[in-house]
Amino acid sequence: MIQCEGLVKIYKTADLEVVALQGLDMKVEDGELMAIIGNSGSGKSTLLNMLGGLDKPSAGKLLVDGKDLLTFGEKDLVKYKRDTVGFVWQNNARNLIPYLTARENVELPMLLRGNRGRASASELLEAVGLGHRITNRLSELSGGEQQRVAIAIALANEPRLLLADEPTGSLDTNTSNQVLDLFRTLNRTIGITIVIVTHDPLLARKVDRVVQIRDGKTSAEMIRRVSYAEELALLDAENVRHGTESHIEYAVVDKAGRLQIPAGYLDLGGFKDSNKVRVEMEDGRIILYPPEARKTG
Ligand SMILES: Nc1ncnc2c1ncn2[C@@H]1O[C@H](COP(=O)(O)OP(=O)(O)OP(=O)(O)O)[C@@H](O)[C@H]1O
Repeated sequence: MIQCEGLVKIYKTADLEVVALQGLDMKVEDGELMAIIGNSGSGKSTLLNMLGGLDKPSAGKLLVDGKDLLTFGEKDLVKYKRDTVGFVWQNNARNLIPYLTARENVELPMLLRGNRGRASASELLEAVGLGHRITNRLSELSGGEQQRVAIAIALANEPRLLLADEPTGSLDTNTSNQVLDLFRTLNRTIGITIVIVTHDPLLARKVDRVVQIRDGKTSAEMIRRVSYAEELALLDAENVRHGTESHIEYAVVDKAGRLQIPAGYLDLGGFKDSNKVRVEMEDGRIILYPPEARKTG
């Protein structure tokens, strides 16, 4: 669904250039539900804006659903945003109208966009589990329910890709779990590809694959050891594997063989004040030693 290669985004202001993405590589398969994590300023929102066609990359390759976003003109972008992607933002609910009902809130943008002949507002609200709240005014709904109305709106154009930027950022743990469960259900039932940007490692742990961005590049990937359903079954059976992480962490190696060592690993003595590591092959493994370390064995 998504293929990014060497993606670069440079923001130019009057006297400053900020390189927000520095040759980012990432692939997302059709029908995947995955998360992007990274510290503040690492480039997550920039990447999401590129994927959503809200901003143009400066260089590199970006294919979404077979479309080459770097060659897009204004018209292509409008069509792409209308037909291919849906967005959910943290404060989406703020854009909803409190004195209208849930159904009217979904219908209004559909009317403005001319979404005729597609799923009705009631069907969309059913799909997000709000069938019983269709005629309630927005002001009568909880924060999580309002976020579900926003998700129903994002689904109105039947997008192939749903992009969510901190979708649970303003919700409590229980409600954010419900929103994530909804993403999982939609992903399973309608096969929509979902990319969630989050600061929240707990939320990220609930998806099968997490891509970590550092300084505008992918630095690591965490892949779930067992499926979420299997993990829940293990928890149910009280067969919790203490001390075992749910995901395996992989460092990303780019085409030129460059690798980012996971944060914290180089804080060890010996590595700390050096810009070199000694690299050796041993029994089919690549081992990094501090430059001064004596080879053991
Ligand atoms: N429109 C812009 N003009 C100039 N610089 C920008 C612009 N948007 C983002 N940046 C810069 O690009 C870098 C990446 O920003 P981005 O918002 O993508 O990070 P982020 O990982 O989403 O951060 P956060 O988690 O805080 O939202 C930052 O240094 C930011 O200051």
